[in-house]
Amino acid sequence: MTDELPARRLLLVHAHPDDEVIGTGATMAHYVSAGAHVTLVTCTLGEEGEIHVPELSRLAAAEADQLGGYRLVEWERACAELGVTDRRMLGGPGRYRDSGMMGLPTNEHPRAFWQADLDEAAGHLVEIMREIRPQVMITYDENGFYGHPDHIQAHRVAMRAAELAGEDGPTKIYWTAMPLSVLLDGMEAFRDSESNPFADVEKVDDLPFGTPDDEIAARIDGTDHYAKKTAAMRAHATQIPDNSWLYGIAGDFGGEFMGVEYYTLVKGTRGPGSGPHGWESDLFSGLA
Ligand SMILES: CC(=O)N[C@H]1[C@@H](O[C@@H]2[C@H](O)[C@H](O)[C@@H](O)[C@H](O)[C@H]2O)O[C@H](CO)[C@@H](O)[C@@H]1O
Ligand SMILES: [Zn+2]
Repeated sequence: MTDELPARRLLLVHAHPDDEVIGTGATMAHYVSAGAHVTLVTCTLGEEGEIHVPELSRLAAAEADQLGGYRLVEWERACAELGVTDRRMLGGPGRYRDSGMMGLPTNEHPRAFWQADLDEAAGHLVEIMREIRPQVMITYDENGFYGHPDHIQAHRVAMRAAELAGEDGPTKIYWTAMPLSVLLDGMEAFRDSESNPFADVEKVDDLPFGTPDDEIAARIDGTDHYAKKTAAMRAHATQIPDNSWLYGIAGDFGGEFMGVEYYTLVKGTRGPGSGPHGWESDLFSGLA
């Protein structure tokens, strides 16, 4: 199949519907616009999520338990806003269930992604790698960026699949990251804001994420696409309420905070970069 695909192929592995936009939406839109083939694999339907749309509250897991199906539609709409047409649920929609936050009884659900057999789950992803043969893969770090069990499991499954796929696996692997300098700027910028996401944060080290700037490998500038990113966020209305700080960031700071996304490189050779830390501006740089 790869003979019919564009030369550049990017695979992203995320845990829930909405993660793809929040962490990598600008990157996805950027590469779709640049003619690359972007494949999104999401591992669960997000059945255990909150519901910020009051009239949909009865879809919740504890009531009609229909949120997963609804978030599948939100996910499709968000991908359409980003221009992403190759989107897959790991093992097919409904194979793995949202495990809920760490330590909750939902972690023990028989279909909880947190309970998944690693090689079985990775096997589903290997099939996609053999079909697409992506040069680049994006997923989370070993803490799942912020410690959610499904994010940690998505990391484990993605890295295991890349190992099992051998030559069909990605040549470069990136993990989503947020530079400490950007977090510090955000804490300062939001200090007097009404919807301050850092209100309860005394110092940046109190956050479950943040990477020293000199450990960041790539800064992807998708500011030309941040309107698509905010439109895709609006598609995830059950998860991202209209008064979310994410919109505040977009409103007050335009594309800089929402349109720029950062990554560490954990497999492959860093290509040419710029700035004090030699950050790449293209995830495919350095590839033959
Ligand atoms: C961005 C992300 O991974 N969201 C997950 C997360 O959502 C959190 C959860 O609902 C928590 O109860 C809230 O306090 C928190 O604000 C939310 O970000 O976990 C959900 C359940 O596993 C998941 O569905 C959602 O996609
Ligand atoms: Zn998530």
